[in-house]
Amino acid sequence: MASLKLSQIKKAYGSVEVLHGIDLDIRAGEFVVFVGPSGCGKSTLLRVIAGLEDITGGTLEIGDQVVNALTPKQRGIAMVFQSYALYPHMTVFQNMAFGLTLEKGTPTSEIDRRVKEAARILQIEPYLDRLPKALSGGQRQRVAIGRAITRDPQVFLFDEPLSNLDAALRVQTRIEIARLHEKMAGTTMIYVTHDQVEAMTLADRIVVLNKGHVEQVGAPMDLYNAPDNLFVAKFLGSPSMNILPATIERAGATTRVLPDGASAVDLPIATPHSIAGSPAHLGVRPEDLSLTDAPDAPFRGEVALTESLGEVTLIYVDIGRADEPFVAKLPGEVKIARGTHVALATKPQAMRLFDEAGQAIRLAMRRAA
Ligand SMILES: Nc1ncnc2c1ncn2[C@@H]1O[C@H](COP(=O)(O)OP(=O)(O)OP(=O)(O)O)[C@@H](O)[C@H]1O
Repeated sequence: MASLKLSQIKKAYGSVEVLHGIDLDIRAGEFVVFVGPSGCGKSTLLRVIAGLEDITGGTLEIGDQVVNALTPKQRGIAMVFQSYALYPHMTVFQNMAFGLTLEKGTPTSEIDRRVKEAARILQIEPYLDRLPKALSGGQRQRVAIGRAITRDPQVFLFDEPLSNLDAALRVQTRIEIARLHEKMAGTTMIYVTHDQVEAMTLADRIVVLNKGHVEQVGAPMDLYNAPDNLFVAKFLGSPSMNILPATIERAGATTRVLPDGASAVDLPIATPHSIAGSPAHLGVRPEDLSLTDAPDAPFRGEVALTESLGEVTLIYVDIGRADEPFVAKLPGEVKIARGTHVALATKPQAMRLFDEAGQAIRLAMRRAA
């Protein structure tokens, strides 16, 4: 059980810096998920923590110890990779025992006990004598996780462990990883993924990375409901939050916003009078929109496309000058012809406001307070 402290962690490959000074505190026993678009640096950050990459600048502490100069083994870390990295000529038992057999002095009975305990936790006891080629992808990934468990690490690192699995197995293995974290209470886990469903469902806290910077850190629903900026607002949620360019018409105890191509909306957000007249962005999530006949509905346009997904229907509506159509996520099957004029309504408290630079205005107010 160990906490981690990252202070101004930098990583450069030659003259190209890919991590630009990451600060992060991870509590002992926490499940932290790094998410971000391809190339944002999440795998590099994980590999830096693991000791597979040198740190260019900053300090990494595990527990109370600065570990910058320690090898992966000395850091008390075990890593599970996307590619499983199992030895094909060794049985499941031998694969899981491999790290321990390398450690001189671990008695055979102790190795046996630890492998069987890990196999029990992961429900792979029936396969201990099989070779990896006789296992499914999901079973192989459980063996790779089991090999990490037997080493009794202080910190578990997962690098996109479910990427090679089909959709059903991904869900099943994801649930197993969540269970594993419960069973191994106290083990710190850091998990890299670009899949926001994995991030939302597994994480105690999510770290959203973008271009080698941290955009926001927080509990999944806090990030979803109160994104600090447009990047986080658009990254979490599928389909993404709808964004319309807008102007702040009136500031004060409540804020009147005029989105381009839509009618004015009053938001329950207090803003300083100085921002009246400023450009802004108005955000609303697809599931917060509904079809309406109300004459004062703010968002109106032509249906460009509908997609029936079974439990929901996505309706894409061309509104104003938005680059992309507005998406409404409506429950059940909604039949509506392309080209139909529709009006969309939402609750004022469901809308989010961002300044021209993309920072949440809620945040600007909190900082100013
Ligand atoms: N060995 C390397 N040499 C040079 N540049 C590298 C090296 N490894 C990674 N990079 C660069 O560092 C940046 C971050 O890469 P990284 O693999 O951490 O991204 P990622 O967020 O994990 O992306 P993905 O989801 O696509 O795996 C990228 O621009 C990548 O091209």
